[in-house]
Formats: sequence, structure tokens, C-alpha cells
Amino acid sequence: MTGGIPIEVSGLGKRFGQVAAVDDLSFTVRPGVVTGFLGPNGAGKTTTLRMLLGLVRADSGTATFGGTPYAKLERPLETVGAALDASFHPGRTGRDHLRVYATAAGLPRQRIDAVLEQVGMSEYAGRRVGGYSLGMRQRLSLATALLGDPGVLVLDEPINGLDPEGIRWIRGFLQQLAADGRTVLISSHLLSEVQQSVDEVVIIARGKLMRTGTLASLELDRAPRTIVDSPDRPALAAALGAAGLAYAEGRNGFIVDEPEPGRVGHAAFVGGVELSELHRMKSELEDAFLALVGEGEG
Ligand SMILES: Nc1ncnc2c1ncn2[C@@H]1O[C@H](COP(=O)(O)OP(=O)(O)OP(=O)(O)O)[C@@H](O)[C@H]1O
Repeated sequence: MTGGIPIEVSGLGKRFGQVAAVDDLSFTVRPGVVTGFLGPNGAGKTTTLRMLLGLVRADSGTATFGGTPYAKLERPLETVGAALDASFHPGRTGRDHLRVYATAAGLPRQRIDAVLEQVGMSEYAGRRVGGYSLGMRQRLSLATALLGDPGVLVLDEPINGLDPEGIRWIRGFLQQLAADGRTVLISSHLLSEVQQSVDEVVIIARGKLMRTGTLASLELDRAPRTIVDSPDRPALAAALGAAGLAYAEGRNGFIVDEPEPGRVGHAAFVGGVELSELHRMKSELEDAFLALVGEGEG
């Protein structure tokens, strides 16, 4: 394996007619962690990955692997492994598919068996790809990306279409690749899909960067609030109003715009209201994500 080198995107832009698919996008993906490249459908994820891999020409900016654009890499397959809109010849076996790639890249034959083993596909390697399930195709594209034992992996929606067992498997697999020191970038339009697989996120909407950072930092985005409830909700509403606390009535009580449950408890005490519930609301990661990408829609 070549060392995990960072992916560096700087001022990247691409228009398709009137549509700014990618707009002045800059971010860095570092080795040793799994990074989720997230955004709603049409946000520009695939276009960005295609520019990164030299499949689409950027209108502006640069996308490099440790400073070198993909097209200038000396040994591309041994540096970057990619799985993007995988298309397979349905009549070919999984092993034949890998053989074509290995031969084209001048990679030793042993790599074929090694990657089949790695993705748990040895048993199915002799079957035609046309009969593969979506999960098996996902594993075969992953095997293809791994052929050159690259230090960088760029995978477009690798979790999409996997069953729960497959999702559990790929989580562990990606984490191991990162733990080995590789740079791992995976795209998804659902934060919940990759939440347990990624350490860091790059979030885009409408071609623009919304946020980069750790998952934990994203969670902090939502101001904590307090959940409170009472057997006498009208009295509680009055007490909150009297204390000048803004709230919304939810199914499980009132959601108060106040991070300190103590302040809410005090307001209830002053109003002589009995409480049946009082706790700090944990921010939902998906809420934070939707709030972020929603802002991008404006
Ligand atoms: N070849 C193309 N010609 C014209 N418009 C395009 C082309 N490729 C992408 N677009 C447009 O650019 C925008 C970004 O598309 P892109 O496929 O990169 O988004 P995405 O985030 O990958 O979405 P998805 O998750 O749905 O694949 C969209 O508005 C799309 O319609």
C-alpha cells in the first residue's frame, strides 16, 4: 500500500448550462479516518468525485491527491481505488471482471484472489455478474477498487442497497481500511446511513460547502433544549409564558428553547405547576444535518 495521502479540493467549480453543480468547493480529506461526503440528491457529490478522478473536467479550481491530480499520478490504481457508478459486463464472472482490470493495470494475478477474499466474494467469483445481487455487486466494485492496494479509497454510495448484514460488514471493513492508515471517502445522501461508519463529514448542498468537521462537532450545532411536561399542560404553558420562555408543544411534552432544565423547573415552581417530566433534549444528528442542508436550499 502507498501511504494514505490527503485528498485536497480547492475552489472547485463545474457548471452544466444554467446549473452550478459544484460551486467554489474546498475541503481536505485526511488519512486514517473514514470521511462521509454528504448532501441531498443533486447536491453535486457525484460531479465532485468525477472531477476528483479526472472523469469530468473542472471549470475552475483543483482536486488532488497529496498535490497531484489523478491524471498525473504515476501509478493511479495503486494510489487511488475508486468505485463510481460501477458498470459490469453481465456475462462476465466476478473473477473475469477483476482479471480485466488487473491485466490493464499490470497488477499481479494474486491480487485477484486477495481482494475476492478481502470482500468475502471468493465463493461467488466463478458466477456471472448478471446474476449477482446488489450487495454482491457492491462488494465486487469494492474489490475492484482494492486491486492495486491503494492508500486512498473513493467510494460513491457504497452502502446503498446493502442488507443489514452487509451494512454491518462494510462498516467494520471501512473502519479497518482507515485504521491501516488509508484515506477513505464515501458519499451518501443520508447521514443516518453512514452515521455509524464515518468519523468526519464534508457536507454540501447545491454545490456549495455547508460544513466540514467531526460528527461530534455537527451534533453541537443544535442548541440543546429542554423537554418538560405536566399533568396540567395549560398551567405549564402559562408558567412558561410568564417566565418568558419560548416553547413548542410536542407529543411527549413541551420543547423549550432553554438549555438549562433548572431554569424551566424554576419557572414551573414559581407558577405552582406539578411536573411529570424535565430533562435536557439530546440533539438529533439527522436534525442537525437537515437543518444544514436545508439552509443550502435558500
Ligand atoms: N452530465 C450532466 N449534464 C447536466 N447536468 C448534470 C450532469 N451531471 C450532473 N448534472 C446536474 O448537476 C447537479 C449535481 O448532480 P450530481 O449528480 O453531482 O449530484 P449528487 O449529489 O451526486 O446527487 P445524487 O445523490 O442524486 O447522485 C444536479 O443538478 C444534476 O442534475
